[in-house]
Amino acid sequence: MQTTTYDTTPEENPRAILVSLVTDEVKRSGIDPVYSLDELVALAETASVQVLTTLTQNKEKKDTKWFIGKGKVQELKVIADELGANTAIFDQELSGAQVRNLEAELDLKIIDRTQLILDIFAQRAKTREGIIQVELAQLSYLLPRLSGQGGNLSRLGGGIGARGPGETKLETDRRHIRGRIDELKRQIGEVEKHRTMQRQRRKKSGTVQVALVGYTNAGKSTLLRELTDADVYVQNQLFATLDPTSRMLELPGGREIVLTDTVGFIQNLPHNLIAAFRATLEEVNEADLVLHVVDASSDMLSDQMKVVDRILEELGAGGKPQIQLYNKKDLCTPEQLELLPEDEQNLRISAYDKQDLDKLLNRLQEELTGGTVSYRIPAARGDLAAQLYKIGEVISQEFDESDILYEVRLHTGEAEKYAHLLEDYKL
Ligand SMILES: Nc1nc2c(ncn2[C@@H]2O[C@H](COP(=O)(O)OP(=O)(O)OP(=O)(O)O)[C@@H](O)[C@H]2O)c(=O)[nH]1
Ligand SMILES: [Mg+2]
Repeated sequence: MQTTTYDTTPEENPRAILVSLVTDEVKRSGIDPVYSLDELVALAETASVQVLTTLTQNKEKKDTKWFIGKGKVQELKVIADELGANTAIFDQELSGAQVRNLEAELDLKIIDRTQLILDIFAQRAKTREGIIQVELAQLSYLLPRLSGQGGNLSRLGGGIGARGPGETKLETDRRHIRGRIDELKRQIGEVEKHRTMQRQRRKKSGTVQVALVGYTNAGKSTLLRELTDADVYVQNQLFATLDPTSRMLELPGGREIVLTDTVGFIQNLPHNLIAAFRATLEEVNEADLVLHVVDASSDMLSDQMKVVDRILEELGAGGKPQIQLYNKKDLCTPEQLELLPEDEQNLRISAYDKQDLDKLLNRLQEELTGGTVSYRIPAARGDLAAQLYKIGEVISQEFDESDILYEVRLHTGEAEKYAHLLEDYKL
């Protein structure tokens, strides 16, 4: 797939050198720079970039003008000439001035990690909501980076207005972008309203929500598809899913819940992107239970889990009941498998293994079912009996004079929503 945001003609696919600068700050951040660069390669390939080689520099601090050291810039120039590169992609975020300086000196297209991720999102966005969110993130990234030449605007594919009388092009561009950002925010406000309404409706109906979250490529969409036959996009690539998809799922006891697939997370997920996707990510906040899907075969398993936990915290969903699903166990070595916990909160599974899916469904059934409670309800109160069927599974009923004695296995979620109505009839 050809990206739309590179200034390359279709004949000239991006041929890139990937560059990482390991500063003291990067070391302190706890992100493994080698892994981060590997991930950048995967991201670039996802965006149809041909990766020629990688280049790393260790340096105390970044260079204000060039980002990497001046000597390294020259080295990059020689390598780019030798390999016929037309693009350099940096693993850390660059300032607008650094991009311009490097572009002028190297005659290469200069892109950073954030921009690459934004590009991939732009390629993937299919729904109106996704498209608005990505454009907002792109413009928020671009605005502080606009140069005097206004050259960066071409990356947006035009459409942004003409020069006003007596104004510099830069100011006009900025004004138009701000206007567009306001408009997109307004549209997102509408999306948010719509989603809130949808959620309220679901809440009213008392249906339990379960969200699949996790690092990109962990297997969330595969699980949704295997569990519900949903027609969702599954790909061995990063950020295959952008828009949340929800499906009904029937648990072994016959109860139906809603299962939602969400956008994958990645370390250094651009802040603009999280902000823009907040409306979508709110789905996670509404969930009664979070299923954290992990690629158990990844060498970076624990780092990936930390990233997901951190983003969940940021979204305010850190305290939600959570079950870890160690997925892709079929790809794990025996040593890897041995390290994985397996108990109530941690399941080892393969999304393609029917038995594992049954194990997961049974676990969900347990997790979403509270204890059993007995009620004595007057036989005339059909309205109350109807409530009982909402809060759980009625496992027995028995007439006792003018009352009926019920035994109910509570559904967590619904039980909390309706139990107060029946409080007085509890035995
Ligand atoms: N071998 C194996 N492959 C799996 C398993 N689960 C998922 N996959 C593969 O992993 C890749 C990613 O799966 P997706 O379901 O698209 O992953 P995702 O978490 O939805 O990814 P994003 O949407 O990018 O965040 C696909 O190639 C799947 O076929 C598993 O249990 N075993
Ligand atoms: Mg997916």
